[in-house]
Amino acid sequence: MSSVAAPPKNEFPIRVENLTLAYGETVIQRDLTFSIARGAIFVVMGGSGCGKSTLLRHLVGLQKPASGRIFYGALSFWEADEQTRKRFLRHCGILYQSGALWSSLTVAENVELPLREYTRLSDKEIRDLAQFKLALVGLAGFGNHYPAEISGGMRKRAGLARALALDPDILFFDEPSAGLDPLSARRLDDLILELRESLGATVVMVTHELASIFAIGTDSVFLDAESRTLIARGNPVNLRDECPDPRVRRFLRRGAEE
Ligand SMILES: Nc1ncnc2c1ncn2[C@@H]1O[C@H](COP(=O)(O)OP(=O)(O)OP(=O)(O)O)[C@@H](O)[C@H]1O
Repeated sequence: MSSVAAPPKNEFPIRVENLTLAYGETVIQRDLTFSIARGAIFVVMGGSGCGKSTLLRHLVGLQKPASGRIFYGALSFWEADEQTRKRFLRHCGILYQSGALWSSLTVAENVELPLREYTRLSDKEIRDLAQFKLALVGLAGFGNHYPAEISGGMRKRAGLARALALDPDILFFDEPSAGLDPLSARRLDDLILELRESLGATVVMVTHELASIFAIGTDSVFLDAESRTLIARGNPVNLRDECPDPRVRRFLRRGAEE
């Protein structure tokens, strides 16, 4: 059993095969097939409402596909039982849009939460580890603050420290820079890059931010709302410059024609 939930070690930690996403009878995206290489910063792109967040929900176990499969290494995620899925998800860190911190807990307590839930470390070890993760995201000294007492950018970074608590192999981000000023967004990009380097993690990110996409994205898929499927994939800068599909080029050039 434990070998099933171990971090995937093969070249493509994530593989999506013929995935169809739907809410009831309404198909949002169909026939999505792509792989995400280990160590990639993989961006899910596309216009508003095309299904980016829905795809992310499927990848992190919140929503079951209408059809198709998601593989993490050899594990066919949605074909596994719930306990196996949960065990696998301990290898994943997830940063939601708002940071999603508990407002009644201090920043440090928020980071300690997954460690208390999923490890048998001593209280001191947990506190030390939380401090270490906070230092990693530049929040040393802010552990005793409550989320309401720090800025939006700091809350994002605290959410990131929490996502990092269990040393994830895969990090999922939903609009990480939404609501941040350009400088804070840039700092968060740099931090994501640094973490990818230092942890060797794979990053999967939903974002609209073209600056972020071009600055840190190494690979991507482009989902189209109208045809309800994937219309391009590859390095975002290459897609902007060379994608044969004008819908993709227009989006990546903010609507500008050739
Ligand atoms: N719980 C739900 N029930 C039914 N339809 C939903 C639900 N959540 C989202 N949708 C619909 O699914 C489609 C895709 O939504 P989703 O939030 O995944 O898109 P998105 O690409 O992330 O959009 P945005 O960029 O605006 O955040 C939209 O048409 C949305 O209205």
